[in-house]
Amino acid sequence: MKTTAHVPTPATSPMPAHKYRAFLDTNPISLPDRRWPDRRITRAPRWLSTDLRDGNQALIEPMDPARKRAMFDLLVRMGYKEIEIGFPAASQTDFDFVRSLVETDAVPQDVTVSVLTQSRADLIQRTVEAVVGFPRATVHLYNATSPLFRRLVFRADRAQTVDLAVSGTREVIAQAEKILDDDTVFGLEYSPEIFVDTELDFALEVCESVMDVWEPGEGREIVLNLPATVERATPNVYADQIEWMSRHLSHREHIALSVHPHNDRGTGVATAELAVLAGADRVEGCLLGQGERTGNVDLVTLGLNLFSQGVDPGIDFSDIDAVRRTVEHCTSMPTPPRTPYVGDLVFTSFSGSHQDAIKKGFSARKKAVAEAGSEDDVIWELPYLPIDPHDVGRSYEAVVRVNSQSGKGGVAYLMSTVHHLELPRRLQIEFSRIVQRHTDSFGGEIDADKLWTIFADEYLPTSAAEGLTPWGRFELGATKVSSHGDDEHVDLHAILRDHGEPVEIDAEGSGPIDAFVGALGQFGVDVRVLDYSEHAMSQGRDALAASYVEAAVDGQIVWGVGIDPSIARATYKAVISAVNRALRAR
Ligand SMILES: CC(=O)SCCNC(=O)CCNC(=O)[C@H](O)C(C)(C)COP(=O)(O)OP(=O)(O)OC[C@H]1O[C@@H](n2cnc3c(N)ncnc32)[C@H](O)[C@@H]1OP(=O)(O)O
Ligand SMILES: CC(C)C(=O)C(=O)O
Repeated sequence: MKTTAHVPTPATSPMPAHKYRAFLDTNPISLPDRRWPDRRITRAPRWLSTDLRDGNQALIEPMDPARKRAMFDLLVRMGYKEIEIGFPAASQTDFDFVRSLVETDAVPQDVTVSVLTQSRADLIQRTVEAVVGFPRATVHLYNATSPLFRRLVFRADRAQTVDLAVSGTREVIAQAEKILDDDTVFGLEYSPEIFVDTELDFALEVCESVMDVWEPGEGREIVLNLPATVERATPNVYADQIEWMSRHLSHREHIALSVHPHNDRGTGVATAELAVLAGADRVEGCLLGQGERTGNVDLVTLGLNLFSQGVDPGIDFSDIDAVRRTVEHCTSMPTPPRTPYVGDLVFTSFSGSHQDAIKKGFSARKKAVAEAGSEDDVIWELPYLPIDPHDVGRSYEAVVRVNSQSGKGGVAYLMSTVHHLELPRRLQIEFSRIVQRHTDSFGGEIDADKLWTIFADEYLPTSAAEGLTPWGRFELGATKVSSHGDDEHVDLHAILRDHGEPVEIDAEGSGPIDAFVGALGQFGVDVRVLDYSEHAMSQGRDALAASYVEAAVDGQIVWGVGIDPSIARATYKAVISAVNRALRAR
């Protein structure tokens, strides 16, 4: 054989790439001594859920008050301590919902609610009115600061843009002083919207100007939120921007440096994680990545990514399906099956080598847990499963699913976990070929019920699964074994049905199996048992035993399986199963 390295010529496409510019050409950043790449995340950042604001403003059908309340209660139950509950100046409905939370005492003392407003005096007054009576409330003020927005939307220069932020901050303080009493712990969050596209020195200038008015200090934090309003570059670029800001901001110890990634490039999670490495103290996002366009960063993925590294996310994800159900109910958005940690398929392996590794992983874990005495004392190390599905309330049932890509490991796993049969290795190989023939012929998935039907049809009496047509020459009737009294020989009396006709047999042997196999010689069938194993299928009085026999039947090697409350009868059945299969194969 001749091998040549084939180097494809660089591809060109009809895509109008010349229409676009590299982000770094217009927004350069130089941070050669960046420190974030060498850091590790060892504790969770502060989280803010904006499901009720950024998440809600992006829905085809925004949440009605009942759905908003269901979402709010879910967020509180999960443990979120900072929740953006809306844009109360947007409409009477939004305002009323915010009021309903305080009027029904729905907000725990340790939860800070926040409300968003543009930097417009009329909106700010209405916004502050909305938070009267809350135990802890933050007004979140924003204005866009990037050159494009300055030019296009606001027709404002840098100084006018700073003025908008500063006047808004003054208005927030004035209204809070006028309207709120001392029962409300009041805070300010400021966002230079479109931060990623804003010149860094200007973003810094705007934030410093806002801080000059707010005067952060001991017990007077400011949240400075630097949004990736539209994700426009690789996550490392955002990390550089965040580290640069973190290094240059004054009053750093009194700032909660916050990030608010969106997911336009599909890298919202990476963007948030690198930003935390770069110094962000706080992350804003939505459950399951709801939000404008491709969504806000997904708080579930972020939290469970930390969890998978042994870091407590500070959020309860132990019933992930309940979280998903509520989010789907509130947003009317489906959850794609591949959504990290939550989708239907994310803990499922279809392919053979994955299933084999998972099956071996579970066996090793079972042993390690038995030795250690508790699940919690054994580090999770399961191939292809970054976290234990049980930790998020999922069962192991869907971990392995069988289709044409599956091998013996997956088939054996389902037979063991669902049907309590520990198939010997060579039987696994034989049976998985039978399953493969089914998937080749009919396609699709073989679920555990279907697998049982195939297994029963192949190895067990047809009564073991519904809807099967009986087949096989022999069937076992009553059996009786008596001892010779010398412990070395037994007498077997059995009734077999041969082609449906009852036949009595009497045989002697060194043990029941030997006697039974010898008796089959009377029917002209030569059987030699090559391998044999058995196990109890369940415990208790009605426990069943499973027997597996590998036999040479007239020279042909086949497996047989028997299930019966008596181990001896399970074994006779296994021999008959092997014989019937061998005769059918002829
Ligand atoms: C990135 C984000 O997600 S930011 C949050 C965005 N969310 C929302 O907008 C949802 C809620 N908003 C609304 O319902 C409406 O915008 C309202 C009710 C608040 C205001 O409505 P309107 O008064 O009709 O104004 P409209 O929405 O058209 O806003 C545009 C005006 O606000 C100005 N504006 C926009 N953002 C800001 C801001 N942050 N600060 C000050 N002014 C702003 C615009 O320049 C524009 O001014 P112009 O009319 O002089 O050109
Ligand atoms: C208001 C800000 C934080 C925002 O939602 C964004 O920039 O995406």
